[in-house]
Amino acid sequence: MQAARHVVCALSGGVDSAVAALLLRRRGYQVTGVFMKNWDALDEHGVCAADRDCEDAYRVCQVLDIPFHQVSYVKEYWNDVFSDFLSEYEKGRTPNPDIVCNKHIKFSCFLRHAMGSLGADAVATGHYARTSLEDEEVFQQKHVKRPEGLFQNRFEVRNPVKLLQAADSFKDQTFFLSQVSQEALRRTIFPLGGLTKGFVKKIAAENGLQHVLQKKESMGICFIGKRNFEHFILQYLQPRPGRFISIEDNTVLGTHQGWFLYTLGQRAKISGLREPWFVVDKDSTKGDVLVAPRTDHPALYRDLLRTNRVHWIAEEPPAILVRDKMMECHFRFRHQMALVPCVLTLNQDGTVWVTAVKAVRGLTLGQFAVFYKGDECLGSGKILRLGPSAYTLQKGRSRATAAPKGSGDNPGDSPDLSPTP
Ligand SMILES: Nc1ncnc2c1ncn2[C@@H]1O[C@H](COP(=O)(O)OP(=O)(O)OP(=O)(O)O)[C@@H](O)[C@H]1O
Repeated sequence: MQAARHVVCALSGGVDSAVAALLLRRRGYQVTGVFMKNWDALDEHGVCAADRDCEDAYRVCQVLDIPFHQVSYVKEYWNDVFSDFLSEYEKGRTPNPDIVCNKHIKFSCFLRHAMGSLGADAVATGHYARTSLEDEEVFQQKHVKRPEGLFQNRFEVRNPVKLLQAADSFKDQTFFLSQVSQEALRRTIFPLGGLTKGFVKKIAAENGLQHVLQKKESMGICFIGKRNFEHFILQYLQPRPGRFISIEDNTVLGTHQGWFLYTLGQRAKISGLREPWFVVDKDSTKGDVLVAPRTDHPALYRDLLRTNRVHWIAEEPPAILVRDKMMECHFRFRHQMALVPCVLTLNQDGTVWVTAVKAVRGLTLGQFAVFYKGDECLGSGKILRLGPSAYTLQKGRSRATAAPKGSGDNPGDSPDLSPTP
């Protein structure tokens, strides 16, 4: 008789991974729970949130009667996730540490530990996502030899595993998994991929997992928690005072502590002003933040962006994109936002231009544009350039019709929002 398959499940101390481990047990697998400690500072109440979560993960293992392990990736998280987070903010971008954490910590450090030290046949997480592999196909991957040599032969990844959206489209977390490697996905089971959150909670309630049910859903960036973002980030980055400037007439409306505190699209909170103003751009040389007076101001809308080299889940761009250099698909740049129809144009260097069929609000440098074709998450690229806003285009058009040929810019013109290198 074949020995039970060994699955190592990442347990966060939350309800989703607890139920994932329970379902794996029900499938007859030998399950081990592992808690990762990635951040060990105290939270806003002076409590180490990671210790509390670890305790909850341990209790899940007790209820399920499975072994429990704890690993620390505090150093790796700092080097690979948090340092990148800070340096992106310093560049005026808005990073997504959850995507970077999945790539470098959960689906790299943890995966290696589980497969190597713990002898797993597969790993599992409580993410709401699916892949195109059945469990048995995942177990067989353990015995597939990796291609040798420095460069992997492009034809060696035959029949790549697909990353598919979860059945519960509201909970779908493929956005956060869009930078995960093919090799990791081939070894991963997502037991919750076909379930709704409501059903997962019901399973937890019926199986003695009340202690994780009562916990609040994890929201936002884990190491910041409910703390004020400005206070948090100013512990790590030097203040860089600058001005808030109206994009409409260049008037100075106030001052701020650092342009890295602001993300395109967010409300600016300018002291002394009652009306809401929204961040539409940042001037990297002067440190100024440009703002517009309405939440639907055309300066907030763009239909063009360029990414860095795209990480394709299949390791290769889709064949149709390679052939035609263009492809229709959908994208989103924030978790849970509606998918936006777009056209991708593939560049020689593996980067893409993304043209949305309609201008979208709040496109931001540093965020990931995540691509979808039907149910399939194709991969993602970090947004490194933005096209001109609808406002800049409107102004350009009216100038072209009004001004005599050859007239230059005047001081009242809006700042240049055209793509920057
Ligand atoms: N500290 C951790 N240790 C081990 N696994 C973790 C940890 N944090 C997250 N995970 C894994 O990643 C999955 C997704 O994490 P996320 O932070 O998005 O939590 P979630 O969707 O609220 O899930 P959960 O309810 O399990 O906390 C979790 O279900 C779990 O498998």
